[in-house]
Amino acid sequence: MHELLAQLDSAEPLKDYSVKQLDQLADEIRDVLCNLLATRTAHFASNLGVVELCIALHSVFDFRSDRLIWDTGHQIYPHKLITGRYSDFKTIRTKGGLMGYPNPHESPYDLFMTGHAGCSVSTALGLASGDDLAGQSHRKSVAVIGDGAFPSGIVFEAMNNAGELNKDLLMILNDNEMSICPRVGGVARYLDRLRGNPFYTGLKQEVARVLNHVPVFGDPTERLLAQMKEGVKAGVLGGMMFEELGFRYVGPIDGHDIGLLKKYLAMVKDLSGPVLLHVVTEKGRGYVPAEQDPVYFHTPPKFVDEGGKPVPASGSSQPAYTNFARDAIRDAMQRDERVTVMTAAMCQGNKLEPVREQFPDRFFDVGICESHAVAFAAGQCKAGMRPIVDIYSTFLQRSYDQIFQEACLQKLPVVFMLDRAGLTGPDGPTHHGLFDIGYMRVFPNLTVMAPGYSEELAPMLDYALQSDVATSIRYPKCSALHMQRKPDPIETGKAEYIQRGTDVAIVSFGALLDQALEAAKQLESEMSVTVVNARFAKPIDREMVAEVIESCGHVITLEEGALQGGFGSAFLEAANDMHLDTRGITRLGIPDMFVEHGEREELLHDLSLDVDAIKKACRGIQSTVAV
Ligand SMILES: Cc1ncc(C[n+]2csc(CCOP(=O)(O)OP(=O)(O)O)c2C)c(N)n1
Ligand SMILES: CC(=O)[C@@H](O)[C@H](O)COP(=O)(O)O
Ligand SMILES: [Mg+2]
Repeated sequence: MHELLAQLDSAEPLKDYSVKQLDQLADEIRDVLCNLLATRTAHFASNLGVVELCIALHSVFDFRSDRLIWDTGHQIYPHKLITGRYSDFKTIRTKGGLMGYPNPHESPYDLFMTGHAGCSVSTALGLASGDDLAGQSHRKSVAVIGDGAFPSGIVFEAMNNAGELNKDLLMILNDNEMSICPRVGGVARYLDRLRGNPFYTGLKQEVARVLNHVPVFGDPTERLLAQMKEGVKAGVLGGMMFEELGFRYVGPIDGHDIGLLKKYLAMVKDLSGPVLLHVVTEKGRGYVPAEQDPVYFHTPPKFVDEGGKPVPASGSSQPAYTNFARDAIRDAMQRDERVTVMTAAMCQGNKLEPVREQFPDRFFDVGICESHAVAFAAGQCKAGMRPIVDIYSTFLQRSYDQIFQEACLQKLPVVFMLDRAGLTGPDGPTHHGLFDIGYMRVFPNLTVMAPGYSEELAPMLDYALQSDVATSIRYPKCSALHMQRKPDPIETGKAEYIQRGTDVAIVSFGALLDQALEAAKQLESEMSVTVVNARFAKPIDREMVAEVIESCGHVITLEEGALQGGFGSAFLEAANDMHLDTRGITRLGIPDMFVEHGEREELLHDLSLDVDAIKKACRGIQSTVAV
């Protein structure tokens, strides 16, 4: 069925394939993608869009020696299929199987394990620079970056540096007019204008000569005139912004025409200095529903194709924390005109579309620019607004210094709604949000909270919006426990007792409260268990710390985050500061490791964070972490 793909142990044979064979390969790849990716959540539309580009790249370059970095890495599936991973491809994004992102442990064709957007140009430039220093200048360096990732500040930092170093670097801008949501901002408008230029339609022999004619440096007006003069001759116009940064701009070209792509790649391969090749593609190409709705098909839930119509397979009907967060944000915006919300290109993942519709003036999608989002929120705060930065825990890592300087140092009450704070499942190590408790807790003027159940998320947000310091509220990617009880009022640094016992206390910070309660229930006949919903990691409830240690002696702290610097550490610090006996404290959380991909339940089990492991800990039995 996949005649060509099945034979490929590496991408090497592609250089001898005819364009007809390469087109057949593209069909085979699409067939695999469309059939397999419907069976699980995966990056559907982005991968369909780069099939031809990926094939053309591998048929012109030899990436066993040349360097290829796919920005972010979510569009790496065709690359995996043609670099010897066809037979394992069915395992993609399942535990123990292929990762959904580049993974150097899988193949020498993958250079960096990534999943966060924006660093491809920097690493490709670093590779070019390092290869030159190592006497390996023959190795070509290529970065493929999407138009959504392109406006990230770091891309411009890399381009700025590339213009200075003048290394041979090929940057391919994969322009499909989409981030996850439609792309936004001034750069997006600039790209729209470039896309409006006539497409290059065939190889113009003179293009390379002409491009080498137009000086990259020197007086901008003279260069503009030279570019116009030479460009008109060759039909090459536009891209002045890139030219100003020291890149030769080529494009736009059709990113679905393998023959054309090959010709242009072969040409730019031999140009010296940094080059930007602007390739126009369609997100979702080849599966009509994905072409029509690339937002939904970015990572669609499992579905069955019924005669060209995707029918979602039934999933969990329990609302997720994300839904409660969105509703709480919307209610707060309704009540108070000072409340605004920022997303760094994750409107869809944060389910903020209704907020975007209802409050267009107070909703800000800043693009994949997390550092900017935080500094921007701080600015709004200073002007008297009450901004909420609605962001994934792992992506907030990009803003660490802005949290420190622009928010905390100024004592500005920015609210961080930290979604995906915990195990995120099949995305794996780049996306699990495991470090925020530790990295937030160290800053003065920052309160760190986590809801244990759905009903307390809104009161927590209300509390944060009244606070005079910054607040982080973390919750994972899972359905929220419904407690059917009115939460105790939120008071600074006060935990909530759910049940009181005398033998052992489970002190849970965040959403694992459901596992704690179930463990306590199952242990009912064996022991009397206290269950505390900690609510605050900072300031931690010291009275509670003292009380559970003194009343039970044996205390289990529980968190869906890194143990180092996490909630359990805060608990130990508080206990130690009060000169209490800490020997009976067991901390359950994520040990010092990066956690692989898998379903959340599988990972909770392997990490000894499920009901059975909590029961064992209560009985004083040590579990071993199996991941
Ligand atoms: C730092 C960071 N922020 C946000 C994301 C989430 N994210 C992943 S892909 C994506 C859209 C990327 O758009 P583009 O680069 O154009 O790729 P496309 O999917 O359109 O091919 C976003 C926002 C991320 N991976 N990394
Ligand atoms: C590549 C990327 O970063 C996003 O597409 C991410 O995979 C989305 O994750 P969610 O599905 O949890 O929104
Ligand atoms: Mg895009």
